Amino acid sequence: MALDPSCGRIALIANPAAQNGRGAWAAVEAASLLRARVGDEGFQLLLTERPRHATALAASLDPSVGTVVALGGDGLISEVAAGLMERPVDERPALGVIPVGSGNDYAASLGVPASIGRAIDCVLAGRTAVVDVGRVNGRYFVETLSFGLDAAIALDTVERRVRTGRTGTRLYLESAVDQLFRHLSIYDFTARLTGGDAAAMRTVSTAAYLLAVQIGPTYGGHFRICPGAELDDGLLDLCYATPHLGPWKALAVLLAAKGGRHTGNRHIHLDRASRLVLDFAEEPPGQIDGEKIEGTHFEIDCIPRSLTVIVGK
Ligand SMILES: Nc1ncnc2c1ncn2[C@@H]1O[C@H](COP(=O)(O)OP(=O)(O)OP(=O)(O)O)[C@@H](O)[C@H]1O
Repeated sequence: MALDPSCGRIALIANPAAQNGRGAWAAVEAASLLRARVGDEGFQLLLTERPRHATALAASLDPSVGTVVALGGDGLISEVAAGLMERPVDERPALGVIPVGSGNDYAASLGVPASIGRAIDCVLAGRTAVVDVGRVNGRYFVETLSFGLDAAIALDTVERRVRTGRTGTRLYLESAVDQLFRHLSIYDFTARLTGGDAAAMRTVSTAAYLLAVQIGPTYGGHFRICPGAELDDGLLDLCYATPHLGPWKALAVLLAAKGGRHTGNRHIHLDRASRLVLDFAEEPPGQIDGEKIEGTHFEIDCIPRSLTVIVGK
């Protein structure tokens, strides 16, 4: 499907704080490239001022806006998507992305390149797809929700990036080694699953190092935790890792997940559901599109084909 330029103006919502402040100059560059291509009339720049501001901005855009471009990391993209989801479906602009983050998993799932210029080419080429959005306890996510080891890693990367300035796979692996060798824990949970591979409601009660609930295939900087996940299949893809794995074996499984080659391991379990109710015995570390989520009880569902997104080639 091609985006018709007559479908509305472009709003660029940019996080100047993304990637340790690189978002500020990335916003200037993207704005100047967009202005050159569509003119002042066709475009507006909105800079976020604080966490969650992007959600409020996206929810309250003028109806003349047909495409919202999120410039930042996965957290910012998720916040913009959440704002769009607050609008009625027939007043929901398309979402484009300019990835300026540490992981950029959602852009990868959409096939949008990391270069600002080429991401803008994608926006203006206007190839769209209609994708699923996940929801947990009323919060939306577009790529990943997870608990346990990997969430502890994701949250550790936020603090470590500020401290060391590192990004990408190196940042993720440093956090992973720290969590695996110093903080490896097991989390007891019960999951009630509806839909997916079996029609009947089913219950899984087990202990796991981690549990990921994915809309897209990757997290943590292109780790293919659920390699079979598709953005538009109407399903949540689950992956959980059960005991007993020592730190070295767990590290080997994690590294295999970089290429999606962990799935044959007997400690790794995959499932699919359209709805999932999760109860943990104790509060685990949790992340939703890279941001913290807290609690022990999570009601999760997939809202099928609810968001139009701009994709790469
Ligand atoms: N103006 C702002 N000042 C400070 N923080 C902001 C601002 N705008 C948004 N944020 C917050 O910054 C956090 C990180 O944003 P973002 O995802 O864009 O970048 P990142 O963390 O560098 O990338 P990644 O999510 O890939 O790790 C989010 O929690 C977001 O709410």
